Amino acid sequence: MGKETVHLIVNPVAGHGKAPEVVASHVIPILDHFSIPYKQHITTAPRDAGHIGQSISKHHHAASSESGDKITVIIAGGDGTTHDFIEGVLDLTGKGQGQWEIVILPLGTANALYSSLFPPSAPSPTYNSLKSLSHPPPDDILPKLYSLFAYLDKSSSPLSLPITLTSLLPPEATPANQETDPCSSTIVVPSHVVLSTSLHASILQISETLRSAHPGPERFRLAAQQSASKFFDAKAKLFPTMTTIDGSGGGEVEQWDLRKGKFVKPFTTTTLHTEKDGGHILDGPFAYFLSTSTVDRLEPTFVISPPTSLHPDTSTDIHAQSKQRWIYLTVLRPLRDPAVSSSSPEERGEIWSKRAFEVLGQAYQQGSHINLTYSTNATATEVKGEGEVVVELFRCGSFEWIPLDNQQRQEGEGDGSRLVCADGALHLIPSGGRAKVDLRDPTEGGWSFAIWA
Ligand SMILES: Nc1ncnc2c1ncn2[C@@H]1O[C@H](COP(=O)(O)OP(=O)(O)OP(=O)(O)O)[C@@H](O)[C@H]1O
Repeated sequence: MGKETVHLIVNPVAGHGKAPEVVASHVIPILDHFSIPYKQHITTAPRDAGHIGQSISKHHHAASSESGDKITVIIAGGDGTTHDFIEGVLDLTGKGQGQWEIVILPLGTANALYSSLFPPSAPSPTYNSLKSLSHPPPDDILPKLYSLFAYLDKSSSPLSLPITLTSLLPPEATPANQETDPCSSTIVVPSHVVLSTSLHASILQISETLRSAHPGPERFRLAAQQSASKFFDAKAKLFPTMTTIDGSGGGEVEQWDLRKGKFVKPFTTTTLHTEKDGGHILDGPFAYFLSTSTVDRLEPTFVISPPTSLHPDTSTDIHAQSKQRWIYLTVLRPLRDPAVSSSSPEERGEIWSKRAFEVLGQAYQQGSHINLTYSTNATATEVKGEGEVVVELFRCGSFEWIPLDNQQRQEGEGDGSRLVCADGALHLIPSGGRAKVDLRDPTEGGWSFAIWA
């Protein structure tokens, strides 16, 4: 039997535009060395990675009698290119099939998924396939090829990649709105890295409006300065996990207890007594609200969700894992800050803005923001002090985000709590509606995604 053909999907505009050169000079010679047949596809427009994926799938299944065969794609670009690919090949009807194994070449800007799998501080992995090369890649390129060498070695299985599906739901039909809104339909948005609202989504939105004046990364800093004082009026409902990887039942909503160093029953939420679904409710306003199931960081050193890991068997305290799949939520609610709640409404935004920069800045210190508590004198924060936790870190099976500010906004104000960001792409929740966020485990559908790492 011949070797499988791998497909290279190359985004020429990702990051600094280096992907085509790195692939030609370093990746293709390695594939040639191991006599691995390949086809190269260059993206020509946004979302093209998805169209390329659809075409690969069509040809593969037409040529193969075993339509369930896995297909390996090497994606050279950033998280956005992988997002485009997944969105394109995902078939939510349940009829489609596709077992995709992905090799990532991190040639984008942030490369959140890759840097979570291969953190810059971790010791360099060793690979037999690397040792067999007569000309090893140069030192600046080698750290970008670990996923490729993991694929070539095949010494373990690729890691399955859960996909988050966010339904943007219109308002529930009531006798009053039934006639006015008969055509509203639900949009479902997949994401594999991050689904966020509030500050994170707002920064991405505002930074786009600054792109022409500030083409460099400083537009993110400027956007953060404009957004950090904002409060986002919404309510969140967190639900337990329903399924486990081994099918052995569901779990509870849990919250990180920094003093115990483990997840425990939620202690800053209000339990929903009226519903039998075990849900927990979080009242706003919110400043930061970010969910992920796959990454602990959004950039190589910005570790926003330290307990999140794709590896099934990490057994240090913080990673203590059951076989459940979780959505991890990192939440900041400004009115929990005594310095904010004791100030006048006019002063609150400015006071909170400083706190937001202080807390999120700690994420760059190996994710130590999750150890902060409010001090009793209310002006400063402490590390693992006696006061309330600053960052609320939850894990759950699914959640709903219900925007409560539906007013029309002025230009430049952003879209408030109706804005959601899925792997960098922005979407708007219909006015009066909500976002329902679920995790689809790869084993559930006719399709699956796995990452070589
Ligand atoms: N040929 C193309 N021309 C213009 N845009 C493209 C092209 N091919 C892909 N794109 C778009 O480029 C965008 C940026 O790609 P990507 O997100 O992978 O890189 P990045 O933003 O530099 O990295 P990261 O997402 O890791 O920060 C994607 O949204 C994708 O849709």
